[in-house]
Amino acid sequence: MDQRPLVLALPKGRILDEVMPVLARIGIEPEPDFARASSRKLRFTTNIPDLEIIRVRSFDVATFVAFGAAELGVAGSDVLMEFNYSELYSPLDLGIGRCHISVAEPAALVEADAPQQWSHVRVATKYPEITKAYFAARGVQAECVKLNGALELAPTLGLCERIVDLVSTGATLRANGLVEVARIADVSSRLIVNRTALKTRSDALTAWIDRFAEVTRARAA
Ligand SMILES: Nc1ncnc2c1ncn2[C@@H]1O[C@H](COP(=O)(O)OP(=O)(O)OP(=O)(O)O)[C@@H](O)[C@H]1O
Ligand SMILES: O=P(O)(O)OC[C@H]1O[C@H](OP(=O)(O)OP(=O)(O)O)[C@H](O)[C@@H]1O
Repeated sequence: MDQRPLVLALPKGRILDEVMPVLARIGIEPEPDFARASSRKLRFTTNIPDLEIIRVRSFDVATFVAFGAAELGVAGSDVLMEFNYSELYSPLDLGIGRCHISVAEPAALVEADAPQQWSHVRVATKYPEITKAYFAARGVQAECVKLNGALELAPTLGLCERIVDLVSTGATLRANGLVEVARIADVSSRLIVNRTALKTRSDALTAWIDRFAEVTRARAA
């Protein structure tokens, strides 16, 4: 039976810049349109006949792979934690997109704050599931206001007192008068594979996992 080429889902944005050198070392070359900013294509052939690439939003990579629309993908562990899809196997930490997910609040609030007395907090975040689970484990009910970016504005404008967001250098927090008060988890990008595809197209997918692992080991050495 003819099978369609394997589909590798890649996130647009900052991870893409870090993942392209990994693909080059593995020997995957997307068609020229992939690098053309003017191109409106979303699905690309590669130099490998059995491999195509799709470019989607970072949160959607996990969804495309979990539902089998793509067999392989690269996604931040923040996204994987938020969705917690049972259909995803994540065999490899690629060591890119490193940051952490943290609770932050205005510097002025920190001195007066007494976390042990909280019973309810309102938090602006892109990660409502991670946030609710983190606070629930501490006996606190978190009311989450979902934002998709520029979260650091929310406390200064009175939307909420705290945010849960990604932090890397800390420059965005500092520039907006916020400080990190708790680190929820370290984050990095993972190779993800659809579990059903791993059974039905085992040889091809295992070979790709091995190639990604080889290149990741070589980069770390
Ligand atoms: N400051 C950072 N340092 C390192 N990695 C980061 C940082 N911010 C985000 N990431 C990683 O990159 C992924 C995508 O982040 P990015 O900011 O490009 O997404 P986005 O702008 O929210 O994407 P989209 O526009 O697709 O919603 C995150 O899920 C995370 O794993
Ligand atoms: O600690 P830093 O090095 O300052 O990085 C943290 C920032 O990076 C991410 O945002 P991004 O730049 O992706 O923009 P976004 O607000 O569109 O998500 C994250 O949401 C923080 O705002």
